[in-house]
Amino acid sequence: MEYCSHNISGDVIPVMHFSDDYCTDVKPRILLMGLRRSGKSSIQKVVFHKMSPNETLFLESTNKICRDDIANSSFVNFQIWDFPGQIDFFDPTFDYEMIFRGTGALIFVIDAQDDYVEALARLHLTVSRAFKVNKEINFEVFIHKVDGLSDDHKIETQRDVYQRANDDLADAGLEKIHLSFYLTSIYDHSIFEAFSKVVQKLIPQLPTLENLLNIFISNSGIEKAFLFDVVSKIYIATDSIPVDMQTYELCCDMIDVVFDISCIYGLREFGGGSTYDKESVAIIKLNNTTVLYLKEVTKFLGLVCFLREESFERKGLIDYNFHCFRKAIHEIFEVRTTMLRCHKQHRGLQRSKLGTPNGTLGLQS
Ligand SMILES: Nc1nc2c(ncn2[C@@H]2O[C@H](COP(=O)(O)OP(=O)(O)OP(=O)(O)O)[C@@H](O)[C@H]2O)c(=O)[nH]1
Repeated sequence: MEYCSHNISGDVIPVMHFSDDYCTDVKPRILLMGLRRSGKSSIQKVVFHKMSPNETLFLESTNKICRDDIANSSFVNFQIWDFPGQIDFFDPTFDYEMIFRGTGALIFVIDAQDDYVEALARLHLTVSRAFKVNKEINFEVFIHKVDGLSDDHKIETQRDVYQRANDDLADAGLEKIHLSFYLTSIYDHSIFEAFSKVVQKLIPQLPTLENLLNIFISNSGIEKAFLFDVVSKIYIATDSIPVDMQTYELCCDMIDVVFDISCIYGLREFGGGSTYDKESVAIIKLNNTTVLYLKEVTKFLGLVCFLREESFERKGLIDYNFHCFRKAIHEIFEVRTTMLRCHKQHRGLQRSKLGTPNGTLGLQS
């Protein structure tokens, strides 16, 4: 099914409906919304375009909807729409129904360093309108810029925002709407962690991936494993042991180190080849008897494992288990590809169906 929407400058934007299972171009849409200067563009630039947080100080205000296709991995395959803060998207000429209908997650960014009363009113309005159009949207609230707050202040702000936002919904009889809250900042890993959680909710294969990771770590003596989208450092799945922020940060740092070194020394002469391929592997031994082990899984996915030095002595076993894990991940991709192929064939078959005398089907070549 194909839709078209118009952006503020009037250009026609073709939009694919993400619930159309058999469409190869399907991308769940993530909307980034919030008041002006709340930090929407900065989040997008830092997470998906490797902009350093300090550079965001020079970002100009967004004055039209920016659509960014994030297609750097088959799993992380979606669009982000960055909405300029000053837009009144409830303007009757603005087709918000079209936008919300194809949306997987709506991220509402609240500047925690500012007075957030107006932001809460806007959140309520946005969420209630969006819910009317599409009951399937995941509503995610980023309580953002918390780097400027003390630990106590952070907790207090989160409690207050949670309370007021849910009270507003209850007063409007909309208790059914579930809001998820995250404390975020572009100056640390919290924004990557929050984005990981948002993206994971949009991955239908997540339970299968988690299962595979659980089997892999328990048979290999590994403490924790993350399946990363290496370009954005979003982890698309992890095992069921709770995530410790420090471990996650170490794994992110490892990806940075590996990519920086690969970019400097990994390219062939004249810049040929890729910095990340089947051969990509890295081992970092820390001085506290832990080991970080990174291996390529697919073109854009990498597995980063966190384990004790003594478990790493059985590297042969780990590598064998990894080989099976990698194969299973590739099969998950293949299932979808096969599904798409079968669907296409089925349609072709219906068109070219020739009944043979014994009742079997003949295919036109
Ligand atoms: N301290 C701090 N500042 C941030 C953070 N994120 C963004 N900022 C700053 O907030 C300011 C506004 O950021 P933008 O990303 O332009 O905000 P926006 O929501 O896209 O703004 P509009 O385009 O006007 O809607 C910039 O100066 C950023 O450097 C954060 O996590 N912490």
